Amino acid sequence: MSGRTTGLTPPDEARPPVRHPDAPAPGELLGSHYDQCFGCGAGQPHGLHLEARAGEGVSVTAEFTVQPAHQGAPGLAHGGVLATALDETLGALNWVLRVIAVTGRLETDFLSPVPVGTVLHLEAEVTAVHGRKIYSTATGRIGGPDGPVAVRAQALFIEVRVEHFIANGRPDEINAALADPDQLRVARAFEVNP
Ligand SMILES: CCCCCCCCCCCCCC(=O)SCCNC(=O)CCNC(=O)[C@H](O)C(C)(C)COP(=O)(O)OP(=O)(O)OC[C@H]1O[C@@H](n2cnc3c(N)ncnc32)[C@H](O)[C@@H]1OP(=O)(O)O
Repeated sequence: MSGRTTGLTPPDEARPPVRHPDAPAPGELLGSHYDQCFGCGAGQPHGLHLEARAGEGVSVTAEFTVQPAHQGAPGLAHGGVLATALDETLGALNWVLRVIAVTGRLETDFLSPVPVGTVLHLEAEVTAVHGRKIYSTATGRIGGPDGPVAVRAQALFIEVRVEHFIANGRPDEINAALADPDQLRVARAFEVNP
């Protein structure tokens, strides 16, 4: 045993999240953090093409339309794809905190099936921060932004530096990303906290 606490409940010493003063304004489209990202990248033909916007406080909203390429059972979204949509929406909270964080733990509830063609209306918010640990929740609704919750998640993201990707990513993609001025602008936008 490593002694690691794997719970998704913030410890008593955790503090409320703080919206970064330079965070995009509520309603602003956040764009993709990486063109080849399966969740949000425009360059991924079978990706989710999820579009997220900044919300009030430390929150975001997003939309994703389930495509035929996202099926698990006939005519229904694959659960892993729905988990990805939740994960990507939670990841978009990075833009509002202006830190780079990756998913450490993601717990997902699937409450109702989501047919192909459905627009999933997602919302995510940070609930607490403790050191590098960022606690957050997300929901995905169908039938409109106020429709019933079809999927929901609780997550723990861990703050990392850009070196995390340089050390672990495949050199071809890392070198291409580092040579791309748009990608460097995104990395700099997150790394405002030294
Ligand atoms: C060029 C780049 C551009 C920008 C790109 C933007 C990318 C955005 C992408 C968004 C895309 C969408 C999102 C995606 O899909 S992100 C992709 C999916 N996620 C990953 O690939 C992450 C893989 N995991 C790791 O790399 C490491 O394990 C990390 C970095 C997470 C931690 O390893 P590290 O060695 O750094 O830290 P540590 O081990 O000292 O732990 C630190 C603290 O955290 C606690 N802890 C850790 N893990 C867990 C856990 N599972 N449950 C509960 N707790 C956990 C731990 O107990 C400790 O707490 P405490 O003891 O201090 O209290």
